[in-house]
Amino acid sequence: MPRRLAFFLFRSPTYTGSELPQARPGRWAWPRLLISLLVALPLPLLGLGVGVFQAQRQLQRQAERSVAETIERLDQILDSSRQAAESVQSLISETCNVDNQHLLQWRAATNPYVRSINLARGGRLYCSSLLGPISLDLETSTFVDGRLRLMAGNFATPDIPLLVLRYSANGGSAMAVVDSRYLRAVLQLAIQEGDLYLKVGNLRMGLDGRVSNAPIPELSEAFAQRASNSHPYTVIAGSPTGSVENHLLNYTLPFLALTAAGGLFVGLICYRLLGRPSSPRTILRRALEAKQFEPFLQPIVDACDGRWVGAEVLMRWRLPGEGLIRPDLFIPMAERTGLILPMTRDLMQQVAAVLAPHAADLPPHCHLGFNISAAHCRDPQLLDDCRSFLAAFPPGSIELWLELTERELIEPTEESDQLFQQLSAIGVKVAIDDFGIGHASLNYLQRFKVDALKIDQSFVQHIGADTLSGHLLDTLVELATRLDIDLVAEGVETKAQLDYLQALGIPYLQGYLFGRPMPAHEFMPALHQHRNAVGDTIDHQQ
Ligand SMILES: Nc1nc2c(ncn2[C@@H]2O[C@@H]3COP(=O)(O)O[C@H]4[C@@H](O)[C@H](n5cnc6c(=O)[nH]c(N)nc65)O[C@@H]4COP(=O)(O)O[C@H]3[C@H]2O)c(=O)[nH]1
Repeated sequence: MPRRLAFFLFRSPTYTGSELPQARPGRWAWPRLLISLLVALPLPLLGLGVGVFQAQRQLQRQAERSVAETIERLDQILDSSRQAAESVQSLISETCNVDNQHLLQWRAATNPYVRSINLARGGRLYCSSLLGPISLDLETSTFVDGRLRLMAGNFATPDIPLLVLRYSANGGSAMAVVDSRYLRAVLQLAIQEGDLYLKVGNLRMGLDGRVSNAPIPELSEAFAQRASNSHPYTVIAGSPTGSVENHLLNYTLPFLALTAAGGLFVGLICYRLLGRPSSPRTILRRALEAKQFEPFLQPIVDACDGRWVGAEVLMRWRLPGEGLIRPDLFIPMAERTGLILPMTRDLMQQVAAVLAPHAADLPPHCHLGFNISAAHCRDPQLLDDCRSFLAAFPPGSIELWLELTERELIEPTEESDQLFQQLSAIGVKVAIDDFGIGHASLNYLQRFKVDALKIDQSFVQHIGADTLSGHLLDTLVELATRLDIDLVAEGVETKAQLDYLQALGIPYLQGYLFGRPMPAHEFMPALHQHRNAVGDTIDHQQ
């Protein structure tokens, strides 16, 4: 087997060749096996069907050929026997003297099939080439058509079956007796498989050479029957139940094995193909169709009093058998394949479905931020998606924020400028995410009408650790003040960071200190819980 084919067939099914997570192969194993079986089965089944059809056809042809051959040979034997009987017809009117006996013996001896020749007159046998003068009842009525009689034995050899040909002439008859051993040899030579019978009247002789009046067993798989044109007998050939199976085993086994091996091979290839990792796009599309992408909400708080003012929506992939997948493992691929557009749309719809019924309970002008990427800036449908999202809430109850990331460079075009103007016109705000770490951040500030900057968490994490981060934060605050835009600091984890950022006057904060990203449906209960806690604190402070 070529190496590439062997590798394809036998390498581990868990090898994906892709970084994108996939559902565990185990869950998909049964349907995969079932499909592979369904693909593998037709070939051996077809092989079996063809084999059975061929076997039946061959058995039938064989039966017909055997009947024809048997009749041809039996007719030869009987024609020759009739000649022997005919040759002694002149003796019928004569007595059974020594000369006549010798003549009978000589005629029997010179015919290849005839064992003895007998003469009869007045319904009785009176002269035999074997026994000389005799007197036995001829039982004329037992001769079929008065010409042929199959016997299990006679007076001379009671245990050896024989076929008697009667030739009538001169007021009597001459009988040529054919030994059953010839007949048996003829039958056996004419057939390879199945059964073959010589039938004379209601008696029949089979391949075992026995004569019987029992009915011929049912020949269900193949059947052929023909009567001789020259003599009153019939030959029957055929195959009983089970012959097709025997024929298949004896003659078609290699063919069946080949089709079974072919089916196995096809099934194996199918199994491997089904186990091969799908393209990243297909994996993500299937996950989207299966509603596996879920919104998680992380609170954004007012830096002054810690009250929740809104949340950033973060995508999670709930992969069956694997649990929750972090966005950095699939978002870049979603952006590259363009699937980020329908995924974000789906996320917006899910958030609206969960939060809109609780709009009255949300913080005033609740800030709800979605991450968007370069592809969104070229997608006019983003405007409709934002409109639909806003329309799900009572007017003025929420503020929709789009957070622009720099994973893919956003090339401002006329199209994108127009889109952002339209977004601004319907009240959608734009924030630059992870501000300060990307080379294009300042560029974006120039090109887009930006409403807020989200300070990258790396600056926050270095608070207290180095003075440079402090200076940079000071500069960012100054920049935001000058541009009159909002600031949100991400990744706030400690009280020290909180104090520092509060002192700097950064208005909004986000981080584990205030709340981790949580499933959307947990957001409202968590908000109520938080309000109780913060309400207490504020009252206490006042
Ligand atoms: N160490 C630390 N981390 C904190 C803290 N507070 C928040 N974070 C994490 O910081 C990330 C903030 O989101 P991001 O900067 O927009 O960064 C996001 C965003 O760029 C991207 N992303 C997430 N959801 C979406 C989405 O729906 N669409 C797009 N285009 N990108 C998304 O994936 C990034 C990573 O998201 P997450 O893993 O959810 O990671 C989130 C959040 O869980 C903290 O106190 N400490």
